[in-house]
Amino acid sequence: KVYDTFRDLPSNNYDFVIVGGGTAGNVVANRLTENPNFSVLVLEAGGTNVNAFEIEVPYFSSRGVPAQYNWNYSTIPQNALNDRSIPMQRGFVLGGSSSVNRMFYTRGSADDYDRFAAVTGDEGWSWKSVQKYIAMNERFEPPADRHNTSGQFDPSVHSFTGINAASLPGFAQNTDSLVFDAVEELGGIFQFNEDCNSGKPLGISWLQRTVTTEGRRSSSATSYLAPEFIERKNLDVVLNTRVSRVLPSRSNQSSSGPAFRTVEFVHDLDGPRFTVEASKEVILSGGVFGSAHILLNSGIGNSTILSRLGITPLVNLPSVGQNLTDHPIAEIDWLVNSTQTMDDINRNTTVSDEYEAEFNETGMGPLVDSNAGNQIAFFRVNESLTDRYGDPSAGRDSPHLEMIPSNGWAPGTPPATGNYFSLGVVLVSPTSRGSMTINSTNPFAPPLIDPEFLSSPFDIAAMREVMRIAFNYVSASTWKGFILSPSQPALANITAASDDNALDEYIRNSAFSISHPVGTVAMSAKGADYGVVDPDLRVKGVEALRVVDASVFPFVTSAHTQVPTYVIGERGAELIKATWS
Ligand SMILES: Cc1cc2nc3c(=O)[nH]c(=O)nc-3n(C[C@H](O)[C@H](O)[C@H](O)COP(=O)(O)OP(=O)(O)OC[C@H]3O[C@@H](n4cnc5c(N)ncnc54)[C@H](O)[C@@H]3O)c2cc1C
Repeated sequence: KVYDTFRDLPSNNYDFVIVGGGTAGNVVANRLTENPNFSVLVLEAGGTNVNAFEIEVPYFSSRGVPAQYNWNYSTIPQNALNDRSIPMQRGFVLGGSSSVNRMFYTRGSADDYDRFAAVTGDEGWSWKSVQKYIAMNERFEPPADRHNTSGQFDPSVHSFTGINAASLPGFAQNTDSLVFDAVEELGGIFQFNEDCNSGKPLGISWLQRTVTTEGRRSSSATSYLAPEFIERKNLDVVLNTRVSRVLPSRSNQSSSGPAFRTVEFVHDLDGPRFTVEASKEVILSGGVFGSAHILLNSGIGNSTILSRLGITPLVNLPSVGQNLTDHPIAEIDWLVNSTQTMDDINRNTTVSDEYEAEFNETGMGPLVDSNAGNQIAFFRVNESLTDRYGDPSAGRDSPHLEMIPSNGWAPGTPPATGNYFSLGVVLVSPTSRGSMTINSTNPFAPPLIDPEFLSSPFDIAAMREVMRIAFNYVSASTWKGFILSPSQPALANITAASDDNALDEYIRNSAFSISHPVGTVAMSAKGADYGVVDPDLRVKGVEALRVVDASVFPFVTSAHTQVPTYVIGERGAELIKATWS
């Protein structure tokens, strides 16, 4: 059951305590409680204080980012992107980021997982091995508008029996045919790919999203904690519960290091601290910032830095908080000769109210998808770039770059007038690495997060290249008469032929986080002198403590990160079950 306060819990005895009822945490909670002999408590910092409409509608709704999602931790970027403030968003609500994300369903490349296996020395993370977890997660459903999807995806690479719904676009955009016509006209790197989730994502595909056939968001809260699961007698979830630290237990010391079975938490940041002890294990699923933060508060991290701060170091793991990796995105918008764009949803309440009514009544209409884009494209950089800087991708079939077409201004609120077409351009194989740390003994003080975007020569060169790809793409004659002119003065003089300085200026002034941060509690091989968790997701040098969420990625996948996080959740749960069965 879900409880609002810890005081209402029927028991204080649990085998497993999971910190964070987010994307991965809820997977672990679900899978562990399949065994009726295991009891599980989930401590979630957020609530469910979003009304049904807002949790189900697109992130880019007329309401912008709903305030009650309570984005946590604004960052303090240092020197990145011309000092522009870059909020690192994440869900702070049951379901975590899966409750607020843009619902893109992308697995990444086969090479991404094979690299996970290679760096951890664990074949269980390879593409071949994770197919099982992808299938356990995914339930592919017909799109909300029930259109004929033949040729729009490859059924042979999908599962129709998993827990989390995925589907093709449920509302046709009038740019759909133009997007593919331009691909056909241009050829070369612009190739149709029937399914970007086959392990080979290069080319342009129909976008899949974590949305049900009724046009509703499928988050880890709506799927893995669906009524038939949350009613299990051995599963309790308590909301509004912020975990501050894990504490070493006095008992159960073993040769593998101190055991951290006790979890300290509060209901009220200024109120008393409580503790609960897991009889078997504690699982941190607080996300890329939450989990690393709790480890540092607990004295697990760089001992020198923690001592300097006044925190007693208990386990020296200097990699905690390092290796932060994220995808930078820049948006390019053009004015178009059309009134059939999605811009009015974001600026005209009469229109958005109409769509909302349609959505509530029929589960159809423009609000079934998370944004105005129905396609997704992945590219490699030109070989001259990899010759010069080395190849940071996971392999020859892995992209460095992504382009997201949109029938409307993206992201957020468009100018008061005009209709737009947008291309989001993304670097998905970055070489820059950021970090997060703490500078306070107060466990609730925000951490310091430095994404270090575009801090390597490869990254800025690759962003220039994807900008040029975007300008080449809209130069196809298909777009003549539709695309009129760039929307902003900053883009007025930019073309594919622009020099590096002009492109750099635009990129550095406009790029921001696409919200795919990973890697602060990275996996590494057993015995490696870097990394935070072993390939079985146990914190190195510690007993009874694992981390299961996006923080354990050793590299960011060359795709949006929720599906890989679900894979981490499914395999993490299986590893825990195997230990205790
Ligand atoms: C705005 C946005 C858009 C995105 N769009 C996409 C997309 O379209 N497609 C895609 O694939 N990926 C997308 N992502 C990324 C993807 O959603 C995340 O990578 C993934 O959901 C992360 O899962 P997680 O389990 O690591 O963390 P989360 O799902 O964020 O879960 C962490 C949970 O822990 C809780 N928590 C944190 N600290 C504590 C604490 N101290 N005590 C108790 N609980 C705590 C949080 O409240 C949260 O519920 C997006 C992310 C965001 C934020």
